[in-house]
Formats: sequence, C-alpha cells, structure tokens
Amino acid sequence: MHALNLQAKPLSLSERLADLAVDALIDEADLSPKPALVDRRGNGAHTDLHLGLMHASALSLWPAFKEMAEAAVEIGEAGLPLREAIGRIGREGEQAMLSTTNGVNTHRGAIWALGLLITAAALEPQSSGSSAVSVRAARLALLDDRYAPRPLSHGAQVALRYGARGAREQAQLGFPSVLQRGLPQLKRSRANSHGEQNARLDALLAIMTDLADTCVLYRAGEQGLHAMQSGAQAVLDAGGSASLGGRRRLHELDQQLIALNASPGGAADLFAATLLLDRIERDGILQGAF
Ligand SMILES: CC(C)(COP(=O)(O)OP(=O)(O)OC[C@H]1O[C@@H](n2cnc3c(N)ncnc32)[C@H](O[C@H]2O[C@H](COP(=O)(O)OP(=O)(O)OP(=O)(O)O)[C@@H](O)[C@H]2O)[C@@H]1O)[C@@H](O)C(=O)NCCC(=O)NCCS
Ligand SMILES: Nc1ncnc2[nH]cnc12
Repeated sequence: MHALNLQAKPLSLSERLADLAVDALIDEADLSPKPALVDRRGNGAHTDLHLGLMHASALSLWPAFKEMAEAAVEIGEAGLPLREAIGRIGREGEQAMLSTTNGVNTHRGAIWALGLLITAAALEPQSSGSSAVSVRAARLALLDDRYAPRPLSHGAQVALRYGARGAREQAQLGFPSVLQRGLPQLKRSRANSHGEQNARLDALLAIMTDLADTCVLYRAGEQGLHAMQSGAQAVLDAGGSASLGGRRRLHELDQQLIALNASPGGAADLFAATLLLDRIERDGILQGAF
C-alpha cells in the first residue's frame, strides 16, 4: 500500500499569477490609514463600501485573473485575439464582482490594470521586470477591443468635462504612475527603513501626487483633485508616513478628502498594481509554480 501523498499540488503559472493579483488587492484594502479610502479603520468617503466587501470582491476576481493568464499562455502573443479574449474575461469578472457586492463597483479599475499586467506577465514569464511587463501591458491596452461596449461611465463623463483620460491612458502609457511614482517611492522608503506599512503608504501617496484620478474628479471636481495631489505631496515633504509631521499631514488629508467626498479609488488600484509588480519582480512568478 502507498503512503498518503500529502504534498500540495504545485500551482500552475496562471494560478500563481491570480494568487498574486488577489493578494495585492487584499493588501491594498488592508493598508491603513489610507486617505478617504476603505481600510481597517472604516469606510473613508464611501457609504456603500466596507472592508469585508473589498475582500469578498478581491476573492471573486481570482477565476477571471487566472483565465486571463491562461489566455496569454494559450494565445502566446500581444495581438488583437488576446486583447479581445481578456476584454471578454474582464467583463465577466466585472459581473462576478457586481454579483458579489450587490451591484457596488469595488474594483473595476483594478480588473483593468491588474488584468493587463498579469496577462503581460504570463506572456513572457522569463521577462518579469516591472518595465518589461508594463510595456507589454501597454501594447495590449493600445489595441481596440471591437466588442467593448462604450457606456457613459464616470470616467467617460470626466473625460468630456475635464479632458482627463484616466485609466485607459494610464495603461496605454505603460503605467507611468506606477513605474515613475509608486515603485520608486516604495523602494526609497524601504531603503530608509521606514517599515513596510509606511513604505506602502508613501507609495500610495506618491501616486496621488500627480494622478488624474477620475473617481476624484467625478466626485469632487478640480478642487478635489488639487486637494488630493497637493495634500499627498505635503505628507511626503513633511517626511512621509513614518514621521510625526507626515502623520499629522496625512490625518489632515484624510479629513479634507472625506469632507470633499473625494475618494482616490484610481490611485488605490494603481497602488495595488505597484504591489503586484513589486512582488513579481522580487519573488519571481515562477517561484512555486509548476
Ligand atoms: C478602460 C476601462 C478602465 C474603462 O474606463 P472608463 O474610464 O470608461 O471607466 P470607469 O468606469 O470610470 O472606470 C475607470 C476606473 O479606473 C480607476 N481609475 C480612475 N482614474 C484612474 C487613473 N487615472 N488611472 C488608473 N485607474 C483609474 C477607477 O477605479 C476605482 O474607482 C472605482 C469606483 O469608481 P466609480 O465607479 O466612479 O465609483 P464611485 O465614485 O464610488 O461611484 P458612486 O458611489 O458615486 O456611484 C473602484 O471600482 C476602483 O476600482 C475608475 O472607476 C475598463 O474598465 C474597461 O474597458 N473595461 C471593460 C473590460 C475590459 O476590456 N477589460 C480588460 C481586461 S484586462
Ligand atoms: N480601498 C479602497 N477604498 C475605496 N475604493 C477603492 N477602490 C479600490 N480600492 C479602494
């Protein structure tokens, strides 16, 4: 008789990438204190969101992320067939999210950003540096999905009103807010021994300093966007989240954005993308897979 084999089955590349994406979303939700966003302390500027819902939403997206990575492995190149396959899977993921959250939009922007990035990572797992993955993701984002509906989304309304191009442009440009703001700040604050949670808060704030966040623009106009960008810069200038001065500024920013109803949901999604790329680069996506 054979002894029981209790060893866990190794994860496939797609399962591992889906795990990394969901982990990044859960870590983003848990990070506290984030200005005006849902975190361990409360609901920030939201009346219809809470931490449990953010976690449930993140977990509901695992199958969609896995399917996107599988499509990349099967199709094998960043062309229109792959773009349209992940567009369809992304829309199905949005439906799974909405049925989990009872219709609340928790992670639409995250499905877009993290979906493109894990698809790009799965295309060439041996080339998993942040810049290389982002360039491949941008190539996919530049392709026009013929089956995508064009709803008058909040982002589309803000584009008409203020000319901000939001999530689509961010991806098409290769995620500059992640590559030029979030990741460098995360590394700087870690190098200064600020502690992991403070380093993550600083990375989120760095993204907020110059993002045209369409959530903020939709809810609080240009005044809200200016408050977000200048307030985030003030925290970093005062020494960041690890310093007493920075923490005071962070508290002020939280209060100010809540008063303006300005929730930086786009910045939160790009912060999750920062964590994802950081993990892919540090741990490698092949570790633990196969
Ligand atoms: C291309 C799409 C991203 C669609 O873009 P569009 O701008 O038309 O759509 P929006 O519905 O407005 O979604 C964009 C979401 O992206 C986040 N975001 C905002 N600004 C930026 C930015 N500058 N860079 C990157 N990301 C950004 C943001 O997501 C977060 O906010 C959500 C809550 O927002 P909202 O619905 O406005 O909610 P509230 O203000 O709270 O509403 P009320 O309570 O007031 O009612 C939250 O979900 C966060 O995730 C924007 O919301 C893309 O989505 C698309 O085409 N999808 C189709 C499927 C597809 O092709 N997928 C590809 C597979 S990878
Ligand atoms: N933590 C958070 N709070 C509110 N909206 C979000 N969208 C993505 N993450 C979010």
